Amino acid sequence: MGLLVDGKWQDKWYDTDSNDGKFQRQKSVFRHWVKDEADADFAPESGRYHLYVSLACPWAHRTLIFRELKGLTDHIDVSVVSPEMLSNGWTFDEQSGSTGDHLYGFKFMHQLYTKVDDGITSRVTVPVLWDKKMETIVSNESADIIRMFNSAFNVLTNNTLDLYPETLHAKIDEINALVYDNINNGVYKCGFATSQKAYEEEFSKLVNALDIVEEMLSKQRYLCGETLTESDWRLFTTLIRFDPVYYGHFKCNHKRIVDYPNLYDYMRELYQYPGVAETTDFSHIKRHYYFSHTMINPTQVVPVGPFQDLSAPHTRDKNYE
Ligand SMILES: N[C@@H](CCC(=O)N[C@@H](CS)C(=O)NCC(=O)O)C(=O)O
Repeated sequence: MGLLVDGKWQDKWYDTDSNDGKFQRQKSVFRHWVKDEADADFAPESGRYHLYVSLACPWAHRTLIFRELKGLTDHIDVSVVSPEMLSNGWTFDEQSGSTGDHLYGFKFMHQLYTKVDDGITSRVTVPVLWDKKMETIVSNESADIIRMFNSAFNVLTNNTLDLYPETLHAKIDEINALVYDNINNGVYKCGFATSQKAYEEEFSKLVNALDIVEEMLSKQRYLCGETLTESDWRLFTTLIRFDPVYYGHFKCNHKRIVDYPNLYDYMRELYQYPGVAETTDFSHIKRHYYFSHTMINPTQVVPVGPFQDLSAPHTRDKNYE
């Protein structure tokens, strides 16, 4: 684990000491947009863009799901990093589900960042949407990448599924804020906290937010009502990692997802959505967290369980009146 400082790789864990033991996520540095507009720098073209992901990473997982649901698999190809993220950060190999770097054959993900700017100061994160034409990073912010995938490429795919419909923008943004702060990023803030106080504060926010979404999902099928939206997919990638990883490794152990009847049923519905199970790799998920975070799990032993039948039928198509 580390970061680039003035273009040089430094092996360093997150600095929580200067922040009362609290983990603070760095803002993404590349925020360009693919737009279906005549004068756009990044136009939607088949084969022009490449997605760098980790199958372990919940943020990257969102982008893989959108690529699948929006019919982009023939238009945007993918490189998958190794699940092990140690002193060199994300690396490329071709073992068990990792693909190597399809474009440049790099050994390290940080080489991609310094290819764009050899004096860059940044963490080296996935996902990355890469432009082969201009040889640069379009975006390393998953929230933006899924919005681009939702609409910018429709001109190529004729795919009209809209996971961020105009009429629901305000509601989606409001739910995303709750889910991002307290659940998506909340589990990390629990897991990476280095003081008891910081951990307990984040833990109670997480528990409270899980209770809120459980209650919402007892009354309606999806977070925004009867319509499946990006908010659901953003929650899903954290839920699916919760029992295997966050409950134990990140000490988020109030209840497992299997203990919330509605959340567990909902999670299975989303997991069973066509194409989604194929984007979910529990081997990479567990290997990444338990093996890479040696300050949390110094033995690097990866747990075998849990055993959950995610293909068991769900009941989310019931009547909610
Ligand atoms: N805001 C980014 C966060 C991405 C992120 O933090 N990815 C993690 C993997 S789960 C990462 O690459 N971490 C490496 C690091 O922080 O050095 C997004 O949503 O795209």
